[in-house]
Order: sequence, then C-alpha cells, then structure tokens
Amino acid sequence: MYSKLILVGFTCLAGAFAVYLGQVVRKRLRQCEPKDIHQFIPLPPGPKKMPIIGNLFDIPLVDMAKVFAEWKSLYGDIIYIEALQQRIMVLSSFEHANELLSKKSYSDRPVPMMLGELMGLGQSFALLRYCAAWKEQRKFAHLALNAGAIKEYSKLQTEAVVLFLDSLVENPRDFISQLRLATGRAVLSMTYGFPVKSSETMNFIAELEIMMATIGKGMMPGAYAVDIFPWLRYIPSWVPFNNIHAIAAEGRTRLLRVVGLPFEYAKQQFSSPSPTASFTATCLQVEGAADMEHQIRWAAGSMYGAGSETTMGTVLAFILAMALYPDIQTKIRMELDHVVGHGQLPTLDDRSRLPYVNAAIKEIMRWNPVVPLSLPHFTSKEDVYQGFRVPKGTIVFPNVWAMSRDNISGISPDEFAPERFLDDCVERTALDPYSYAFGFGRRICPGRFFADNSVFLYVTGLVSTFVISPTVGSDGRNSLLRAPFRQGMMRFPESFHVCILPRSEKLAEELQARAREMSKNGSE
Ligand code: HEM
Repeated sequence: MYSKLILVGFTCLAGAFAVYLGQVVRKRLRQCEPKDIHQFIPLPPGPKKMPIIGNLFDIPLVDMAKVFAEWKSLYGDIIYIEALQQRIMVLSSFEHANELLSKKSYSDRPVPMMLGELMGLGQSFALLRYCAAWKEQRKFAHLALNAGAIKEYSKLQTEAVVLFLDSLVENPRDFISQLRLATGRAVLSMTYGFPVKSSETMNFIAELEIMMATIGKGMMPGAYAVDIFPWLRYIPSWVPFNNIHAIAAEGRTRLLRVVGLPFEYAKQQFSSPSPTASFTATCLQVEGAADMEHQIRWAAGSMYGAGSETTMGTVLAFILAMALYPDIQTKIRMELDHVVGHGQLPTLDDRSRLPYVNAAIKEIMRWNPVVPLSLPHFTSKEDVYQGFRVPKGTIVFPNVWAMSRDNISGISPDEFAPERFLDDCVERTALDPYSYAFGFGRRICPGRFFADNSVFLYVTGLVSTFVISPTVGSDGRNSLLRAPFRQGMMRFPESFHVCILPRSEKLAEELQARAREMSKNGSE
C-alpha cells in the first residue's frame, strides 16, 4: 500500500519536474528567438564593406536605381549594403518586393530625423511609422480617394488640364512651369476645395513649392548630419556653427503654415450653405470627425507633396517621349481621332474604348518611372527570407527601375513602345507597371486612381490638340536623348526644349474659348 503511494507521489513529482523543465527550455528558446538564432544566418550579398563606414563610398550619388539594377548581375535580386550603421536592402525583382512588402507586409517607414522629427513632417502619413495615427490617416485617404470617390473630382481635373493646354497656345516654351502650376492646382483643389483658378490657389502653391524644395532635400538619405548622428540634436543652438535648430525651426514654421491655413479655409467652406466636394470635406463628414481633426489636417497636408510633382514628372516623361517617338504620337492621335472625334478633348468615359492610349500610359510609367526606388519601407522586426537574414531596422527599397527593365515582350526596355502591353502585338506582354509603379502592400499610393485619371487627361488632351516635336535645329533629337533628369527620390526630365504647336488655328481658338468660359463660370 505504502509502496503504491510512494510510486504515485514519485510519478507526480517526476511529471511536475518534466513540465517545469519543458517550460524553462521553451522560455530559453523564446529568448533566443529570433535574434540569436538569426545571428548565424548570412546577410544578403552586396559589395564588400569597409570598417566603420561600410559601403558609404559604393552608394552612387546619381542614378542610384540604375546602378543598383546593374549590381543585379553581380549580387542577384536581393542586395544588402550598410553605410554608417544604416542597413539597406534593395529588391530588384517584382516577386521579392511583392513577397516582402505586400505578403509579409513590411509596412513601416524610415523617418529622417531632420525632416520627420525636428521639422515635424513625420506627422504626415507618407512619413509616419506604421502606427495607429498612420492607420487613421490612411482610412481617411481611402475614403476620399478610392476608385468611386474620385469621380467627384473629374471636373476639376479637366479644368486644370484645359487651363494648361490653353497656356500652351500663347506660351508653349513655358510648358514645364505651366505643368507644375496645373498639377499643383488640381491637387490643392481636390484636397481643400479651392477653385482651380484662384488667387488663394496661386499663393499656396508658391509657399508649398518652397516647402517641396526642403522636403526634396531632406528625403535624401543622410541629407543632414543629424540624420546620420541623431545625438547632434542635443547640442545647444548657441554652440558656434550649429545651425540644426535654426533650420529645423524655419522648416517647422513653414510646414505648420502650409498644412494649417488651407485646412482652415476648407473647414469654413465646409460649414457654408453649399460646400464644395473635396478630400477635407469628405473627411469632415465622418462621424466623430471633430475628435480626429489633427489626423484629417495631416492626411490632407500629405497630398500636395505626394501628388503634385509625381504627376508632373510622369507627364513630362510623356512629352519627352512624344518628341522622341513621332510615330507613336501619330498612332495615339489616330486612335483618338477615330474613337473620340478629330481634335475633341476626350473625357474619362472614353477611356475604355482607347486600348492604344491605355498601353501608352502604362508605357510612360514603365519607360521612366517617376519614383524609381519607390518610397522606402522599413523592417520593425528581424526576419529570414530566402535563406538570408533581414535585420530589424533595415531600410528596404523596391527597385522599380530594375522591375521596369524586363525583356519579356522581346522589345528592348529602353524603347518607348506601348505595343509591349498589347496581346495582339507581342506573344508575351510585359509586366504591368500598375503592379509596381505605385508601391506595395499597405503603403500602396492612395492617390493612384486620381493620378491615373490626371495622366489620362493630360496625355489625351495634349495629343488631340497639339503636335509635339523636337525643336528645329540639327541637334534636335540628339539633345533630347541627352535631356537632364532630376536626381533624388523623384526622377524626371527637366529643362528640355520641345516644339508644341496646336494642330490647327481653329482648335487653338476652341481651347481658348473653353478656358475663358471656365473662368467666367466662377473659377476666378
Ligand atoms: C503618377 C503619379 C504618382 C505616382 C507614380 C505615385 C507613386 C507613389 C509611390 C511609389 C508611393 C510609395 C508607396 C509605398 O511606400 O509602397 C506613393 C505613396 C503615396 N502617394 Fe503617390 N503617386 C502618385 C500620385 C499621387 C497623388 C496624385 C496623390 C494624392 C492625391 C498621392 C498620394 C500619396 C500618399 C499620401 C502616399 C503615402 C502613402 C503611405 O505612406 O501610406 N500620390 N505614391
């Protein structure tokens, strides 16, 4: 009897000890995981690092995306570099970018210290970390910019395009600054409900463009010393040669102005008897909007920076392509004349009947993608992918430029050829740029439907009413082939010259009459 009791007691003790031991082992393993185990896993390949500075001198200062694409033949599709402690991974194929950024959902963003934290732009959802505030702003953007909601804005988008085309009749040489104005007008009007052609719009665009220059500079990795050595922020402002605080204060003041003032206008407009449809008005209608005003203000304040220059750069690439490829311009025009009517400005309703135009729009986004390294994502935890370790805190660039260079269709990637997207022209069509040009996963561009409609209206408006050609002179086409491209996060042709002439005097007069009519109907 006693021996039975002892046996049962012993068995219970042994069982309890085994359970305890299991828990200890599991806990230890959890502590090891993932970090320690990952230490033994190799990082993805990349150029050899130097002590302390890493690959600092390997990182190209111009055409970064193109150089990274060339590295593909040396290191493969997943490249890893380090510069001054910053880890960077470049994904050069659509499959890897889609797998990591969309399916595994690397949705965080790296935030530059000067621009994001010291100036305060980190409150804008384009630069917010992956957090509750980002989710709120993102919901607002989805509400006001989804494929159905953007129909509200087609009138203002058409107005901005007509004003641009009208300006070309009188002043074709000024097409770049006129296009900057037009794309800015459309985004501001959509965001806050300003009339497309108004003095408020002009004033805000002037201020916003100054802010854009600051943002353009601050987005470059390591633009300010404080981005690389964040502790510099603690050096007091009275220390000689320390201008960090002065630069930050100036940027912060300007930013608060350009985000705050138009929002106040939109709020007033919203409470008037006949409010105009706009991004802000849509958000203010949401139940409980008063408690979320801060997020609405910053969601709206994100639009100009993200939407104006990207659209402009895309249309500039199209204008360059039309001067370089007159045969393709003729094909687009023939389709427009045939489907919509000679010299008629197409509307968004015509789009589904214009396959060649749609292929040409895809081709602009592929030929010279305006954000060739997209916007960087960021890893908020350790990971292992394809046998490689992906450390926490790695900046991840999807190399859109490399993705756009595919040869699947058999047509050289350097050629501007909409045919590569048409089933009846090639055996295998090229990878659809809508799958990569607007980014990936939860961070995908929320303005893509609005942008796509704008690009359609510019492309069709330009070709149906004007002829674009190289400027007269022996070196016309050659100088276009050497057109300088803006360097930085955004890449687009700048300061190039083309000849833009109306197809006929009658069409020019019709355009002018239409622009006058719009001004009379309350735009100014
Ligand atoms: C042709 C024009 C455009 C292109 C090529 C473009 C491309 C992109 C890309 C590549 C991203 C980064 C996505 C990612 O991180 O994975 C992005 C983000 C963004 N875009 Fe666009 N975009 C365009 C126009 C617009 C327009 C017109 C708007 C607004 C009206 C807009 C608003 C935004 C915003 C707010 C973000 C940040 C999203 C976030 O971080 O959650 N974009 N865009």
